[in-house]
Amino acid sequence: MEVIKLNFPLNIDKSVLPPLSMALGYFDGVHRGHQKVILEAKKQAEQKRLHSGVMTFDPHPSVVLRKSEKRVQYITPLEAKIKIIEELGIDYLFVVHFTTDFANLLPQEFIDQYVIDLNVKHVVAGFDFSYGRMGKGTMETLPFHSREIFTFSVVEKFTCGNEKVSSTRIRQYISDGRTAELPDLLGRFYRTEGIVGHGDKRGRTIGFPTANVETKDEYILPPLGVYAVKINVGENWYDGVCNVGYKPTFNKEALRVSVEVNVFNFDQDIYGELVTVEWHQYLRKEQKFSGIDELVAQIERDKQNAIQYFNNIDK
Ligand SMILES: Cc1cc2nc3c(=O)[nH]c(=O)nc-3n(C[C@H](O)[C@H](O)[C@H](O)COP(=O)(O)O)c2cc1C
Ligand SMILES: Nc1ncnc2c1ncn2[C@@H]1O[C@H](COP(=O)(O)OP(=O)(O)OP(=O)(O)O)[C@@H](O)[C@H]1O
Repeated sequence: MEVIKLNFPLNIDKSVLPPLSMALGYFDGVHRGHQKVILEAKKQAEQKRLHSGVMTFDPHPSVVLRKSEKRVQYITPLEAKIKIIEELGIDYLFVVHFTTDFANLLPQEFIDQYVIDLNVKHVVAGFDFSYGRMGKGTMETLPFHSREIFTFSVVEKFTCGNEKVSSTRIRQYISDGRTAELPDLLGRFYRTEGIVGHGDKRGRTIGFPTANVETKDEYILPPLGVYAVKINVGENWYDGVCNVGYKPTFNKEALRVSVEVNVFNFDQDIYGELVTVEWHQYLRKEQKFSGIDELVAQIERDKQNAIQYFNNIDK
């Protein structure tokens, strides 16, 4: 897959692009609804002998439009999104740098410059896709704005439990710790990436060494507590149990939240390595214990609960 970064004004010569069937959207998470849209663009490309494309935006429009002071967090930061879209077998990914000027394009200007001028012959978007200033362009206005230069298909609402599957809903599930329910919406368990850093080196002395995963800031972190997780190290996936929290048993002051994984059947030095944590089942809240013995006894129970969880899903 070729990744092409676009700016405003447009910085590419259309003559270098093949005729395209293009899916349009932000696609945070590349969830099951998004996958339908993207795979429809691929199918239409095959039928119409076009190349397949996806257009996404970066950063999230809310950064520019709401001028939110709070930094945005993603289900899939750009790099992760690129990987997943590549796995869906798409030829071209266009990443449009989302700025105020770009957001101010009128719907017709967006279509002229970022669809027609990119040699797009077929557009695919979901039923609620909107484009142009204030999102005034919709799937109802698209036939008019297309100037009959491209055809298009609209993907109907993909639901789960009678509700639309959306990035907003998935972010809420993550923030509520409902990680076990995510495969139905996302099509996979939620994953975060980070580098393994140094903790207080206490873990080993209490019999539970942990990999301290310094999760990249762009990811949404599930709420404080203990989880059954899988962790990817190098080529392999391992089961484990993870604590997200401030270790109140030891720390008086809340410093930075830590993500610590006790990896089962594992004894390697992985400091400095990039790992992926896959969030399965929430097990319990983080607690302040009156002593190390109580903490250790609880971690042992957590480990047994996680082992039991994995035994059940592997059946
Ligand atoms: C499965 C698991 C559950 C944990 N639960 C708690 C907890 O409830 N309260 C707490 O203060 N620390 C908890 N911890 C954190 C331990 O206190 C921590 O791993 C230990 O102090 C080692 O820290 P270090 O890696 O910074 O040396 C938990 C750790 C693991 C692996
Ligand atoms: N559940 C769904 N069913 C069908 N199409 C969808 C669904 N969710 C999103 N789409 C389509 O996928 C593209 C990307 O959508 P977008 O990035 O706005 O996702 P979203 O999940 O609706 O996000 P948000 O929660 O931020 O509204 C759009 O064309 C949109 O219409």
